[in-house]
Amino acid sequence: MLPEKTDGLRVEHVTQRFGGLLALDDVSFTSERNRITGLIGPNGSGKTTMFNIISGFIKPTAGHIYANGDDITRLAPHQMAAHGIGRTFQIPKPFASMTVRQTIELASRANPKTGHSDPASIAREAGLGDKLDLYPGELTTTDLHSLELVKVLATGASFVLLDEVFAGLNPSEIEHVTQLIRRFADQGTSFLIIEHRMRAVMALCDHVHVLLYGRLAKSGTPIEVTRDPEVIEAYLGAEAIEHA
Ligand SMILES: Nc1ncnc2c1ncn2[C@@H]1O[C@H](COP(=O)(O)OP(=O)(O)OP(=O)(O)O)[C@@H](O)[C@H]1O
Repeated sequence: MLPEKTDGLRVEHVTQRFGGLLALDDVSFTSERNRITGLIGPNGSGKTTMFNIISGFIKPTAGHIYANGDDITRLAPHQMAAHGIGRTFQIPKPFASMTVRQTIELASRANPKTGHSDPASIAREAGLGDKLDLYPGELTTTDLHSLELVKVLATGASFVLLDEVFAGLNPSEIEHVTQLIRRFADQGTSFLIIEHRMRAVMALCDHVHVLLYGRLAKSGTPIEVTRDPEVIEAYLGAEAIEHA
C-alpha cells in the first residue's frame, strides 16, 4: 500500500542489513515540514545508517523513503537536491582555497533549479556578512559550522539533515548555532538532526525519534521521550535526565 501523500519526509518500513548485522529493523517515522525533528539513540543504534539511506548514499535492504510524497529511495545523492534534501557532515568540510563568498556561490549553482538566487543574503543572516571574503583558515569554529549550514541552504535545500552539528562546540557556540537553526526553521526550512547532547535536543527539537538497537523505540516530544522507561534504561540513564 502506498503511504498517504504527506508534506515532509516519510520513512516507511526501512530495514538495513550489513551481512549478518541488522543495523535497522523495520523502522518507520515521519519528519514533518517546517519542524525540527531529532533522531537520537546510543552509539551503533543506526542513526548514521538512516541518514545515509535518506541522503541516497546507501540503498536499504527493504523499505522506502518519501519526500513530499515522492519515492526517493533509489535516487543517487546528487538527485536528492532536486527533491530539496540537503545534508551536513559531522566534521565541517570547507574548501580550503575558496572564500566564504565563493563557497556559497558554488553551492548555489550546484542545483540550478533550486539554488538560492542571493546566497550572500543567507550568509549575512548567519552572521557571516562581514566575512564573505575570508578563507576557512581565517574563520572561527562557530563560523565554520555556520558556513556548513549556509552551504546546504544555498543549494535551495528545504529539508536539511544535520549530523551532530554541535560536536566540539562550547556552550556559547552551541547557543549561536541553535539560534541559527531556529531562525531558518522559522523561515520554512525543515530539519532532521542527529544529536547526542540531550540539552541541545531539548532546546531545539519539536519532535524526537529514538532508535535502540536499530529499532524505533519511541517517538514524541523531547519531554515525552526523556520520560520513557525503556529510553532511560537503554540510553539516557536516570542521571542524564536529572542534568538534561
Ligand atoms: N558499511 C557498514 N558495514 C557494516 N556495518 C556497518 C556499516 N555501517 C554501519 N554499520 C554497523 O551498523 C550499526 C549501526 O551503525 P550506525 O553508524 O548507523 O550507528 P549510529 O547510531 O550512527 O552510531 P554513532 O552514534 O556511534 O555514530 C553498527 O553496528 C555499525 O557497526
